[in-house]
Amino acid sequence: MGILTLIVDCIHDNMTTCLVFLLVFLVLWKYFRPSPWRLPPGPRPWPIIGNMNPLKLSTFIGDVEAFELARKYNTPILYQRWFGMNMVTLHSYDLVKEVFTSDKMVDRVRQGIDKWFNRGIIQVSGQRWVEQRRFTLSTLRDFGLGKNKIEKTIQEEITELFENLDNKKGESFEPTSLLTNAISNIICSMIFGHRFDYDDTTFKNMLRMMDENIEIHMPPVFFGTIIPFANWLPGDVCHVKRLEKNLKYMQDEVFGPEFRKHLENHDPNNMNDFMDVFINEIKKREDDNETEHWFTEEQLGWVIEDLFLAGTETSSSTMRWAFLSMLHYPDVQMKVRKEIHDVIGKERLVSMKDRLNLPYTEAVLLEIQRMHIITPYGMPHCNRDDPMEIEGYLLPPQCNVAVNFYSIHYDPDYWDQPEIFNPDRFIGEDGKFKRDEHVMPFSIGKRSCLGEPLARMELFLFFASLLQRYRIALATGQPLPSMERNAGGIIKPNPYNVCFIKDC
Ligand code: HEM
Repeated sequence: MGILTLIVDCIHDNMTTCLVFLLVFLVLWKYFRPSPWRLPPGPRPWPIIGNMNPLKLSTFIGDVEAFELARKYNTPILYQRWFGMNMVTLHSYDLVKEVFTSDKMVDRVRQGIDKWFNRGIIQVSGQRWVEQRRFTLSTLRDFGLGKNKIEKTIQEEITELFENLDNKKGESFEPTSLLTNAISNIICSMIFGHRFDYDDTTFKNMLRMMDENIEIHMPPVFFGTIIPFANWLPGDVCHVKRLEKNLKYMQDEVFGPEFRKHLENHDPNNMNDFMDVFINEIKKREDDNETEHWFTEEQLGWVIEDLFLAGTETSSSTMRWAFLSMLHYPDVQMKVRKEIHDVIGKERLVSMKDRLNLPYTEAVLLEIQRMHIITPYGMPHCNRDDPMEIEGYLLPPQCNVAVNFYSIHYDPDYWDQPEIFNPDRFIGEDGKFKRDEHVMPFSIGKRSCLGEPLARMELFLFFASLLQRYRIALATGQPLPSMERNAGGIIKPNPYNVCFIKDC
């Protein structure tokens, strides 16, 4: 019997032991082998889980902890491993500005289930992203993004909201669904050319599913997306299947019927909304027999989906933080209302032109966005297929790089008493509103929020209009709701009840 046969027999007899040995060896080798990269400082990751605690996944936000780690290691750039994923976070304004305005840092990491990442706008990279972002931005601008046209749409939606709030007769209620209805109807108007009734079943289902998708998106789906076979696991531990089901409903029941209606009535000389223009691009390519392109019905669905996902819960959650802040700081609320009543009065609708004359209202909104970060890491960027040097460190290709917004918005070396709610920090000596680039809720650079002008308009008009008409208060005897953050795709306050008391 040769020595080879002896080894094979031995392995055969002790298969389980050998497999366990091999697995341990591979894990240890991966863990201890010298890295070819010069990674930024950070806590040593554990095998498999990295720096994540799987037991705390459902409550994971991590931005405050990362801020503290960056200070402990005295570094503006921190390295952590989230399971198998490299996660580099930036903790200083100057570094964020340098890195995020670089053309080499505009991609998104390709990971896990590819179909999640190669569609729409938010997750795509390279030429497809350049083309789809440029098209979306210019089309939305044509339909009023940041202009008077959309201001009128927002004002109409606010008037509808007034009616609903008046009907509550000052009683205490949870405002999430009313705010979300109003905000998402603005996107509906731009995309489909019409709004929905708040009671419309399709609209209600769509909003419920979008909310559910954002709710379940992080962190279980994040876990699912970095483990490619999560899709095939029995049950739905990573919520991937639920997410898929919801997305399919939206494609089949909302976007599909709208698409067919638009297609039937398509007139290239009369385009009324985003869908019309996208269909025109599809038709142009069909006429030219172009086969390799990204203007398809499916892609249109994903772009719309992205706009709804990115543009509804974000603005609506910021509004809820705003009203919660008004409950916590009644003196600030009184001052904002007085400013609005002095400048605009109690009857005329608030318009964007009033902005310059409402410096305190603007300052309060910015302070709310500084303190209540709804996307703690924004959307991580990555370098493409080459390694990238930042601050003397060498990052591997396709490395996640994210802003830790908490570190910028609460930087004690920059802000005086960052933990204190103080809108006056944004009022200059001349009494005018003083914007500060260190508050960057929309991120910066070429990949920054595509909907920023719309979001700013919505926040200003909704906040000022509602405070013009209503006093925000608690029901008698109701305890002050907490400012605790609710972990999820978007960081929102826990649900709370509030009274909108009409006093003009
Ligand atoms: C308060 C409201 C909002 C906040 C705080 C916010 C914040 C952000 C942030 C932090 C990003 C990631 C930027 C990056 O990758 O560096 C982003 C991306 C994006 N946002 Fe917003 N957003 C808001 C509202 C909106 C609205 C109203 C829309 C659309 C109508 C929108 C559409 C998008 C899109 C499409 C992207 C992806 C851009 C890309 O990948 O090129 N957002 N947003």
